[in-house]
Amino acid sequence: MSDTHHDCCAHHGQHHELVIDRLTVSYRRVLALEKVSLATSCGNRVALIGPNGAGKSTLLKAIAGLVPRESGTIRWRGTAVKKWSREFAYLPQREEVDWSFPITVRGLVEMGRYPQTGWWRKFSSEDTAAVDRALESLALTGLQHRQIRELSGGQQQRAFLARALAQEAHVLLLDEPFTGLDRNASQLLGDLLNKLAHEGRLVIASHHDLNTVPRLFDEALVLATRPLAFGPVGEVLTPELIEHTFHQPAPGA
Ligand SMILES: Nc1ncnc2c1ncn2[C@@H]1O[C@H](COP(=O)(O)OP(=O)(O)OP(=O)(O)O)[C@@H](O)[C@H]1O
Repeated sequence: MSDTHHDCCAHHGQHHELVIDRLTVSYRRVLALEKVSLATSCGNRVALIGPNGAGKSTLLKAIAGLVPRESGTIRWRGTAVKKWSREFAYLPQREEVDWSFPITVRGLVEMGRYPQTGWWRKFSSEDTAAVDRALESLALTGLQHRQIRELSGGQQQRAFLARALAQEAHVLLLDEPFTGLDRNASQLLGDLLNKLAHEGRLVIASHHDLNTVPRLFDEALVLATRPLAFGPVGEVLTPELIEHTFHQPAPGA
């Protein structure tokens, strides 16, 4: 492990820091995830792959503590995850965001610091620096005083990514982070995820473009409500498995 690794990994002897064991989640009568297991650690970029409705968003929300589990466990560094904690930063899927909300880009990114500052506390110089860094990482410094509703789709996506980044969480849970980004912004984000992993953070992201998975991710979980495969991208993403996965009938279809 390189010495540039974030302290996230340094002081825990156990092998895997995030362990999900036979996680099952339902929305009323819809079974969204069935007995999904995975074990991974900081320093990895994990892709969640599967057809529409496979449960990718649900898994990210479950790890973030945003949807209740029916059965199974999620453990982070040996402790059961039951509700949201600041260890996890979450990027919602575009459709789940109210883009008309009146807030500037900087104001949005500052929200990423609320877990640290509390809602009423003044921003310390450390908080301000974290916001500046997040804005800069996503090339948003020049747009920081604009209202988010006045941005393009790709700029909005970057603003929400910057909010997640400003939280400086150990685990980044990103729902389709590359959606709507142009070539330059995708390149920027790819480099950023790589850097975050090298710092020792854990990145878990749903991703639809199978061609870019080997370049952008280290591990992949292939899902279709049930887990179909999990492991290093090179081992998991076989043409046979992809063929099989994307020909699964959608749940409830
Ligand atoms: N709030 C909800 N209420 C009821 N059912 C839901 C809800 N959210 C998701 N579902 C259902 O749960 C299943 C998994 O959905 P989920 O959004 O996790 O899939 P996904 O893999 O992220 O899909 P996509 O690629 O389309 O984003 C689907 O059958 C979906 O219809």
